[in-house]
Amino acid sequence: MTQSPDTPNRSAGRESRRAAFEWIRRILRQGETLEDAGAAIPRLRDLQPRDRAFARLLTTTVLRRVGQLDNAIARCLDRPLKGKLNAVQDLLRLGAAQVLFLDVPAHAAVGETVALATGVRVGPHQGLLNAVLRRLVREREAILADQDAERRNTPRWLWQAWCETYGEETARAIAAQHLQEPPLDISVKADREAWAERLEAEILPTGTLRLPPGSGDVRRLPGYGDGAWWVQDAAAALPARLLGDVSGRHILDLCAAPGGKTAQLAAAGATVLAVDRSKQRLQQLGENLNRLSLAAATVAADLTEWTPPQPAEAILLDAPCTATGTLRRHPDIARLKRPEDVPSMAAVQRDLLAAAAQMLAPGGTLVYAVCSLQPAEGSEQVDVLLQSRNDLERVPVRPEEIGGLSEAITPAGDLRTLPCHLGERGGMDGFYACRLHKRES
Ligand SMILES: C[S@@+](CC[C@H](N)C(=O)[O-])C[C@H]1O[C@@H](n2cnc3c(N)ncnc32)[C@H](O)[C@@H]1O
Repeated sequence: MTQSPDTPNRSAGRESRRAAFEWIRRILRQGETLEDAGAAIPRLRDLQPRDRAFARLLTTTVLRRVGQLDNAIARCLDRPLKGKLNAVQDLLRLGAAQVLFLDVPAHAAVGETVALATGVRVGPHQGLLNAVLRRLVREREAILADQDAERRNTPRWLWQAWCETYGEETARAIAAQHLQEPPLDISVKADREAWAERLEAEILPTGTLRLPPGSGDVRRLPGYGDGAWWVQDAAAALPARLLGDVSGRHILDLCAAPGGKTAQLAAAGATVLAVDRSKQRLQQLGENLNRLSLAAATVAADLTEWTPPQPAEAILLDAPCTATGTLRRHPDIARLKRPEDVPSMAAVQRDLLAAAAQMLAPGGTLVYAVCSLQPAEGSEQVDVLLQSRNDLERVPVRPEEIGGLSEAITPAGDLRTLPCHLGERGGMDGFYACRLHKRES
C-alpha cells in the first residue's frame, strides 16, 4: 500500500527531505506538535506548495508508521544504534518511509537520504545508511508481509485501552484508519448540493462534503475566499446538531475556539455566546467567523470561574481532551500523548462539565462533547455528573439526527463515532457526545 507523492525535482526534493527531517526531529525528539513544529521551520515556508506537501507527507508517513519503520530498520542492523545516534535513526526512518510506503523511486529514496547525512552532521554514517536502506529495498515485500501494521504502529497503551473498550476487531479497524491520509471534510453555510458539484465533493449521509486526501491548499479551492464553507471533520459536525433546530435560539458555546462549532451554530441561525479561556484562540475564532461573514459574541474566561449573564437554555461544551479520536488528522498525537494524560484531562473535564451543568436553566439542554476515544473522558464523565445531580437526565440520540449513522449510537443513547465508521469512504474522527436535559423543578 504505497502512496504516490507529487515528487518534486531533485534540488527541491532535497529541500523537502531536509525540512521533513527537521520536522520529524522536533516532534519525536523535542515533543512539539506537528503544527507548531511546522510553523517553526523557516525552510518549510520557503518551499513551493507542492514541495511543502511532499515534506508534510514524508513527516506524517513517519509519524503514522514509526512502529513498522523501527522494526524494519532493526531487522537490518546487527545491533541497535546507540542513543546518541538518534539523528541516524531519524534519517533511517525518513529513508525507510520512502522505500516502504511512498511511491518514490528506490534510487532517489536511498541516494537523497544518504546525501542528507553530511548536511545534518552524520556524514560518517553514510555507509550504514546506504547499506540499511538498500537492504530494505531488497527485502521490502518480505518485511511488510511479516508485520502486523495496525498493532505495530499503535502505542501499546492505546492498543490495550481500545481492545478493552471496543474489542480487538474494532481496535484493529480504528488503527487501520490511522495509516491512511485522511480526506478533506467541509461544512457549508448553505447550498450544499451546488457546492458539492462545484468542488467535485461527495456528500456524506451526515451532510458533510468530502474531498479526497491530497486535495491541496484549501485556500485555493473555490468558495474559501468567499467564506462559503469551512474545514470540519464529519464527526466534529455532529455534536452541535444534537441541540436540534437552533434557529433564533440563544446558545452558550463553551470551550468554543477556534470556532468550528460556533460557525455551525451561527450559520444555522443561532445567537451564539462563545466562551474560551484562550484569547489567542478566540482571536482565531473571530477571524474564522469574519471570513464566513458570521457573527458571535465572545468572552475570554475560565469557565470554572465564570457565570453567564443568565442561565442558559442550550449549552454546547466541547471540552479539551487528549484528542485520541483525531489520530488520522493529527498522527503526532499518538507519539506525544502518554497514558497519564487521560486521568489529568478527565479531572479538567469533570470540573468543566460540573460548571456547565450549573449554568443550565431548568428545561434546558446541555451537549457535552470530546474528540477522545477514551471512556474516562466521555461516558464516565457523564456517569459521574449524573451520580452527583438528580436534576439531569440523558436524552438519547436518534439515528435520523446524525444521518442514519446508527452504529455511532451507544446502548445508553450517546453519540460514539469511531475512526472506522464510514471506513470505506475515508472514516471519521472519534467523537463522544452526550445530550442532557435539566428537569423543570
Ligand atoms: C476542543 S477545543 C474546542 C474546539 C471548538 N469547540 C471548535 O469546534 O472549534 C477546547 C477548547 O477549550 C478551551 N479551554 C480549556 N480549558 C478551558 C477553561 N477552563 N475555560 C474555558 N476554555 C477552556 C481551550 O482553550 C480550547 O480552545
